[in-house]
Amino acid sequence: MAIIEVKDLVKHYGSQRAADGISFTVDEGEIFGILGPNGAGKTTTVECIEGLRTRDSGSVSVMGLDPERDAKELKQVLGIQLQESRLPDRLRVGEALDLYRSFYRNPADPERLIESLGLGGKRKTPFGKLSGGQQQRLSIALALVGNPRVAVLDELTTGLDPQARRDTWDLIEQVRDSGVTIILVTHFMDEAERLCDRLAVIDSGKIVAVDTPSGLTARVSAEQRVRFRPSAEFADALLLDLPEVSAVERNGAQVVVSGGGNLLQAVASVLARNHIVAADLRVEQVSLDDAFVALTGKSIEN
Ligand SMILES: Nc1ncnc2c1ncn2[C@@H]1O[C@H](COP(=O)(O)OP(=O)(O)OP(=O)(O)O)[C@@H](O)[C@H]1O
Repeated sequence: MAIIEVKDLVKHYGSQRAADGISFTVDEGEIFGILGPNGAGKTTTVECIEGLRTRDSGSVSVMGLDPERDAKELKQVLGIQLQESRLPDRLRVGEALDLYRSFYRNPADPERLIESLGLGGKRKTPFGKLSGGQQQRLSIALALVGNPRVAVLDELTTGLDPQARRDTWDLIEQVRDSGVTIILVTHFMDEAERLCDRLAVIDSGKIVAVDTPSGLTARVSAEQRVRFRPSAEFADALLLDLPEVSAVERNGAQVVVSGGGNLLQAVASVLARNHIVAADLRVEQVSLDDAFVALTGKSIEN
């Protein structure tokens, strides 16, 4: 059942079309990712859901509430982790939680929250003395302290080391398992692939696709890549003549062949017929990165 519905959302800043007719629904209990390059319109979209920005047109509903009309009610059911949220350096962990708790009618037990987020020994530690990972966990705790039904997490693991990122992912799965629906804004493919039940890919203010991570990669899975180092020189035409092959690229001593169908077998047999041995032969799976490039025509880093 849909807990969030966004329909034809439009938000312009002057001539900048930050959200240009965005529509999607989020089901109750899922981790829904919003993925896109810098400036794609992700933050604009989620801030319209949170009621932090006023949309130009379109409709947004969160548990039947309109973020603009029902802002007060929405605050009671929505938890927000702001991008790069910073607290005063001297504010202690326990004080921050008590302050945020006071905003809600039915807040979570702060002790349990502190324990479950691995901040057990840090109640009296000032924000400025926490590590990056601990600060991130506190910002997640603050997003959850109101016992929200929906939590919006923006750039969850930016700036964290690999171990802290993995710990944070485990934590988010626990939060989802406790029944909270999560919107996750990210530009990390591995994070999206690992955590999200479904993803909206946004580019230039428009939705390019909404699907599961495997559904997105399946859309481009007809494309495969075979890499190898040949034992002897040969002309690209040898492979390009095969119906399975769409492109041949050279990367130093390495040959990269793209195509579809039974690509590996076709390439291997033509090489064998020409007495060429393919060393370090590898077949590459399509990743979410490849799907993103195929869908948007650009890499997420750009
Ligand atoms: N308050 C604003 N005034 C003018 N332009 C804005 C404003 N906020 C965002 N924009 C522009 O709208 C576009 C979308 O911005 P938005 O922050 O929604 O993208 P994003 O996908 O969240 O990017 P990032 O990953 O960098 O946070 C960008 O081109 C941005 O420069």
